Amino acid sequence: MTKKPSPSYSFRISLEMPEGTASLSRLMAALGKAGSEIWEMKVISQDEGRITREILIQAPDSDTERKTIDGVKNLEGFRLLEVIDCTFHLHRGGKIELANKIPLQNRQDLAMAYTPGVARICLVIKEDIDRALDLTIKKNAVAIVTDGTAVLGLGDIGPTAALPVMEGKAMLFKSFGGIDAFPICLNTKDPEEIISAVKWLAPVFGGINLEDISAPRCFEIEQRLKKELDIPVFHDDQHGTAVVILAALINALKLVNKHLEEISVVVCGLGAAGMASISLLFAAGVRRIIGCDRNGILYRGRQEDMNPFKAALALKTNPEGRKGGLYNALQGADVFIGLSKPALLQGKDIAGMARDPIVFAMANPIPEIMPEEAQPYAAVVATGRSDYANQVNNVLCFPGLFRGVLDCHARDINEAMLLAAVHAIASSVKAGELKRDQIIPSIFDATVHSRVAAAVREAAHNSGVARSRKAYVSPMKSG
Ligand SMILES: NC(=O)C1=CN([C@@H]2O[C@H](COP(=O)(O)OP(=O)(O)OC[C@H]3O[C@@H](n4cnc5c(N)ncnc54)[C@H](O)[C@@H]3O)[C@@H](O)[C@H]2O)C=CC1
Ligand SMILES: CC(=O)C(=O)O
Ligand SMILES: [Mg+2]
Repeated sequence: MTKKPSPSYSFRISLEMPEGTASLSRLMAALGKAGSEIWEMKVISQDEGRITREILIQAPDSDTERKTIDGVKNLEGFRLLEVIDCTFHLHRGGKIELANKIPLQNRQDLAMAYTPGVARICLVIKEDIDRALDLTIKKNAVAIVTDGTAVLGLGDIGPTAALPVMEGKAMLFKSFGGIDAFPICLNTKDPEEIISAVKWLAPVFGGINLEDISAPRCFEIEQRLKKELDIPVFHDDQHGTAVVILAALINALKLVNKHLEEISVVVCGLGAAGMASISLLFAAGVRRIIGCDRNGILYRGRQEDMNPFKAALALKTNPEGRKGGLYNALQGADVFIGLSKPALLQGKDIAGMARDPIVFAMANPIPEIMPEEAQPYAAVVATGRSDYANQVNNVLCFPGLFRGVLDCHARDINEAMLLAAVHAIASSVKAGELKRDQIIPSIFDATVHSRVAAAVREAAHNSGVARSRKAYVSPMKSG
């Protein structure tokens, strides 16, 4: 199957070549043969039968990118001047920076923003610590905390290699929630040390977003921090993912005319995302779920690769007591939810699912099955990626959710708030707009994040975890 070129493998080349359509055709043929696509082309200069062009190209993977560059280098009469990988270029020096909100132009400014004026603010906060929520960045700051042990589907790549992902999350917090989020990559895997580090950092932040910390350590870390801190703690890979999956599933089921209570669901991956998603699916009314991990189907009494969380889950899932691999689990299932590893499935593996199957292959960056391979067998297909329709990704949840939480100074994030976010996301696609390739709003939908924020705020007030009723003018771009 031909792979689709992706913006994540875009590169810009400058080359000098002979003028005329024959040379252009040779260039096109070389690109096509390698499997790349021209995205944009412009003429930089023209002189004595030679033309310098700048071309933006997209490839489906780095192998094709390399082959394309070699193909162009080998064209007779062509001279490759420069190659820039656009994704690497975009990351040079990092993707975010701190900026001052007020100018420092003279001694008056300095005397207020720094010493001596700042001391007045410090002393007010010393007397009443809650004033920090009004007089410091705490009001709008979230720590994105990772130890680098479960980064996307890349696994344990360490805290420094995790930093680009955390910077990316910080950008999403800012763009879609107006929130100042700081990447904190901790150089330890010890849960006690992670808990201590987050507690030491907590004075600066209005909320903690745990990210890409592997299971089962992440469950204890989150539970302990929720108990021991007075600011909201949220593990995005667990609950953000669960929220978006449930919202997408509610809408997908409308298309195939099935109901949560009657479907059977296979969740592949019993880590942070898989466990929390199963828990929210049960809370929403799903009755039949089979969990799978790298040891196959989870069943009562299984011995391999168990932990207390899986043991508890085995009592609630797989009522028929099925055994075997993912393929066995999928026979007759209505829904597949992949939260595991790339490329585990082929089209034929999902052919035995029930009528109009729904396939959410959400491993990042490469899903369990690519959409083009799943589509012939499934009624609805979604992935976590930005370069396909139906992006089921926790970015639809966490910016709006934290916006709502910070606005009302919530001290916790509870299930009522998660379900409020689910319904805000699901209802952002109107019934008449629901389509096979539009079950979930785009993350660029101008209203979805503010709808999530409003719903979460409301649920926080109703469930008694909001500390402030004050109207708040949100700095959200989209709202
Ligand atoms: N689209 C989205 O919004 C999100 C996607 N994800 C993706 O879900 C995946 C899992 O993330 P986490 O739960 O945070 O990681 P995790 O490390 O906590 O869990 C990974 C799970 O995958 C299972 N697994 C590994 N190899 C497997 C195999 N060959 N067959 C079946 N299961 C296998 C492991 O047993 C484990 O249960 C990652 O690819 C991640 O990118 C996670 C969060 C959000
Ligand atoms: C989207 C996300 O948080 C992940 O893949 O880990
Ligand atoms: Mg993540």
